[in-house]
Amino acid sequence: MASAKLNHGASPLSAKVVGSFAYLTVKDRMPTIITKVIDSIHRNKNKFFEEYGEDGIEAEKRAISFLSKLRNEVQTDKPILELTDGLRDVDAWNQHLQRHQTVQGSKESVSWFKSPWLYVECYMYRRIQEAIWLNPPINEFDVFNEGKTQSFFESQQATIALCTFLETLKKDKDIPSKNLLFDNFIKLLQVSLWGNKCDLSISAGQENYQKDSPVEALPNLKPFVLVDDSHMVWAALTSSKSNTVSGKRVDIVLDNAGFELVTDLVLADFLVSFCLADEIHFHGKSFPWFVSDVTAKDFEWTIRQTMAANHKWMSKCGVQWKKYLKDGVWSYHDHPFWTLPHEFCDMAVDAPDLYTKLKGADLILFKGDLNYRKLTGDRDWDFTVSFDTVLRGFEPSPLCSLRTLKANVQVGLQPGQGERLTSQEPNWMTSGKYAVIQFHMPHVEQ
Ligand SMILES: O=P(O)(O)OC[C@H]1O[C@](O)(CO)[C@@H](O)[C@@H]1O
Ligand SMILES: [Mn+2]
Repeated sequence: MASAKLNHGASPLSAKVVGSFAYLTVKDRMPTIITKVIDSIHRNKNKFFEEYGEDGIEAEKRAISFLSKLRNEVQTDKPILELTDGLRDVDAWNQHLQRHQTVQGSKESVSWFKSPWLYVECYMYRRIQEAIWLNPPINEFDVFNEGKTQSFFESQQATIALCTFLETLKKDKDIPSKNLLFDNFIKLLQVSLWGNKCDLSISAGQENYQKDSPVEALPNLKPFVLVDDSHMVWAALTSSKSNTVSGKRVDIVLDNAGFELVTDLVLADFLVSFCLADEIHFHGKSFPWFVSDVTAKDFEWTIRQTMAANHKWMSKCGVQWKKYLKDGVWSYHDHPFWTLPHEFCDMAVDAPDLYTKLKGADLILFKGDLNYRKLTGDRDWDFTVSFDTVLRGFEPSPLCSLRTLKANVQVGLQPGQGERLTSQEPNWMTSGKYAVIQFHMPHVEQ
């Protein structure tokens, strides 16, 4: 990998700033997450014994001791260590560490509280993976699986409501007018946006699920959308400029499993069913990440569960989704870059193959808060700096961020808007109550 610049733009958010959200995350929320991971491994002790006998028990003990050590490193602000587990991304991580050591001047200075929050938080999830991976036979265990499946089951009512909404649209034999199509597109785009409220890492794994009909809730949520570029997203989707030879492709860079994934699948189904897209590429994570993010297993499991649901419209959706995958209309992709700590402006240099792939999309939807942090570099930008500016050249294709705010980075606001919110609601940037739909069109013709 070529060397990327670490010094582009405003300064990165960091736990260095005592009292900041980054500080509270590293100090309290991250150790809590590690403790929950330890609990989850411990709870599964009997299962490991049944599957692997004494070897399973030994592996459980070793993994827990790795994780206790990790928690101690965080709590005592130890230096960030090189990875040693031999997975395919080890070099990228260790090179990234060296870059930070060079910038910060010494090995000791690259530590949990002194380094960029984005880097150390991503690194924690990679170290959790290391603790599991280095301890066969439990090395395939997903420490976050229980929370993800629970969030899916607990959102069943909302999922049924959403699938019923979609199937009702499809049943209507009349070809919808462009206005009606637009209205329904906006509804499902917003449902996918608010689906992002349901992540498990902000609540350190506590229950966080959707109970009501997601479509009916939309009018009440409208005032909380601080930037709404959905007209531009629609224009990008319906412009005749796109690739007519191979059909129109929409890429969805997924965030969380559970209800959020259902909202993304419903949106993708709508796009294909109403000929707004011919192909959907879903991008997920290659190992368990940020508590609730989608892995290939979660993706397949969700579709299987939807198919098996005891509800006509929900199972119909599941069957359709399975068929889309079989026919290649939908496809699932993962790439190690999505689980690196890099800002997206470094993708063209650090993961040129992925950047080239994304160039083939007519529209890319980036779901969620962490993707927004990576799009913007998780930096202390002024609220009024434009989204285009902070992308710093990351423009593989027209792109849109669908994100509820859970970290202190926000750009593209009107003058005074951010300051007003800060004075009214000091935690507006981290509560998940506000959201943005922010679009960027590449400057050069692709
Ligand atoms: O699932 P999302 O929307 O990317 O959110 C991940 C969460 O983790 C955090 O990184 C906090 O630890 C926040 O940025 C965000 O709340
Ligand atoms: Mn997430």
